[in-house]
Amino acid sequence: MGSSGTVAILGGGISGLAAAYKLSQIHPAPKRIVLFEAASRLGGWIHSSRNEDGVVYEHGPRTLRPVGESGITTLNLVQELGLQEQVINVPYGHPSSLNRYVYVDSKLIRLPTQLSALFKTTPPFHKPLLAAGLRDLFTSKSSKDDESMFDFVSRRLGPDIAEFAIDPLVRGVCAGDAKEISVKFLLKSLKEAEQKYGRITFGLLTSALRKPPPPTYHVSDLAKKAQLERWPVWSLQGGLQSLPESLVEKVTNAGVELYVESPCTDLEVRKDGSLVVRSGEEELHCCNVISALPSFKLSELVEKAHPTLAKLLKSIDSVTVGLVNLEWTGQRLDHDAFGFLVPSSQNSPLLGVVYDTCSFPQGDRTILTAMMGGKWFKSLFGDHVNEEALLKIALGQLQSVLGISDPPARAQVHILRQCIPQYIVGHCDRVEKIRRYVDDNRLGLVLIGASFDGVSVNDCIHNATKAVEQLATKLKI
Ligand SMILES: Cc1cc2nc3c(=O)[nH]c(=O)nc-3n(C[C@H](O)[C@H](O)[C@H](O)COP(=O)(O)OP(=O)(O)OC[C@H]3O[C@@H](n4cnc5c(N)ncnc54)[C@H](O)[C@@H]3O)c2cc1C
Ligand SMILES: C=CC1=C(C)c2cc3[nH]c(cc4nc(cc5[nH]c(cc1n2)c(C)c5CCC(=O)O)C(CCC(=O)O)=C4C)c(C)c3C=C
Repeated sequence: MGSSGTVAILGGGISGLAAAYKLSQIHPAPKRIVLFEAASRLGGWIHSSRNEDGVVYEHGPRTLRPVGESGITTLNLVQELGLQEQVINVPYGHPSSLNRYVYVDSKLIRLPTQLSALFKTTPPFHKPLLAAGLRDLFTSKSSKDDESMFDFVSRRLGPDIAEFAIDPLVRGVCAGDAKEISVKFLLKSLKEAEQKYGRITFGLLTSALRKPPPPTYHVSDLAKKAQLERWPVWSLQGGLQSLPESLVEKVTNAGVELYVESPCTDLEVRKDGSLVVRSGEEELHCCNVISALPSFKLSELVEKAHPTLAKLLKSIDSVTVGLVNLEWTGQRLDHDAFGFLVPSSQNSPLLGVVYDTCSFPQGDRTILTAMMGGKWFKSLFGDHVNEEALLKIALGQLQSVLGISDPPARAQVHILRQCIPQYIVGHCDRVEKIRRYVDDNRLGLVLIGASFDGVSVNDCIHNATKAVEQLATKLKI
């Protein structure tokens, strides 16, 4: 088979599917677009299950934010796919978007949102929040180019904010340890403000006062509606899995070849710059390869020919999460919120619990998702923990925290192995070195996916779209 005009995509998660969709839309489109997926289903970590009675559980992501260019890119895509009627949003001002709880010293504590917390000591903090602002004003900037989220916030705003706000935030976005995760992961603009103004409060003030410039990119009617109505987060009826399902339908109709249960097992770069993708006995010659694989998986494929690259790719680690969906009949919660998070100082097996039916009710039932382990999975549960044991642990925790003692009507447990990459200190440099190696060695590889430039579904879609736009300008079709 000739390589000219054939593009291979490795990985059928949301990144790979978004790339396949975008590639099938460009003119002229490549002659062949072939996607290889190792698992028996497409969608990667986006995974919703629909019970026979229509009740939906999410085993991966459940809500997306509509903000920023990447939030708009996803809503634009949703409209292009004709899914706008299926969009469900949490309304502005809804308790699930306002109430943030943390579980500290065996108590659920609502994080303060009122101005009075500036002047009055409000639990879980040990000082009025104004102290944090003053500390920032009197702290000079660090010369370090990167540091951990915990160190940065502790230094600038005090250890209380780092322990009770930042540490649980990191557990709720990457199931990781704030003492290891790079400040550039979630607080890039604050780190930049420190470098530019010396104080993060000056940076915050400047950006609050500055009118944002009008967008230079397309904003669909759906995205405009989300902005106008100030949706905090949104999802899809039938679960977020409807998004990859719709992409699969569209790309199949556009002639993209999708192969499931077809792991890429070898990737060879020939001297003439063409590439050979192997999946078992099959081989495909192509002009370009888009990898939407987790970094550690791509590392295995390039190990033999490019050990230096393999080592760099492998250094972007991922962690395992035990995820337990639980359902009870009736309303079992005495407070409304998105859920709660548990700071690592509490040494709990729980990272946090999402109150799914508080954001999106599903009749007269309570559905919760307990998430456990993450960075601490192995030290908490060992190598051989099974689903039954995780269910028992989750139920015990929910009894202590929420007082729910009767058994759930239904439950599902999933062990999500190496599901979320960890952007530890130095991540940006590592990604730059990886990309430089690929360019310098003319590997013809495009790297997308959650391992590199953002873990949210929005980031994955946005980065896949941008990468294909760039590739289109130099495609050897
Ligand atoms: C529990 C959990 C909750 C989350 N919550 C949110 C949230 O609320 N909001 C949000 O925005 N994001 C959330 N995320 C993050 C987001 O879901 C992921 O970052 C995103 O889905 C990753 O997509 P991806 O396509 O880059 O990677 P993946 O989904 O990992 O896809 C990679 C694909 O490659 C396949 N593959 C692996 N090896 C091979 C091979 N050799 N050959 C071919 N295929 C291969 C895999 O089977 C997989 O399908 C959450 C993630 C998890 C795990
Ligand atoms: C309240 C409890 C939460 C738990 C437990 C939780 C677990 C969890 N989340 C991710 C990955 C992501 N979550 C994201 C958004 C997000 N998560 C929560 C809360 C919990 N997450 C909220 C309230 C939100 C939404 C909105 C917000 O205010 O940010 C995201 C997207 C972030 C973005 O930039 O949009 C990711 C990614 C994992 C892996 C996980 C497992 C323990």
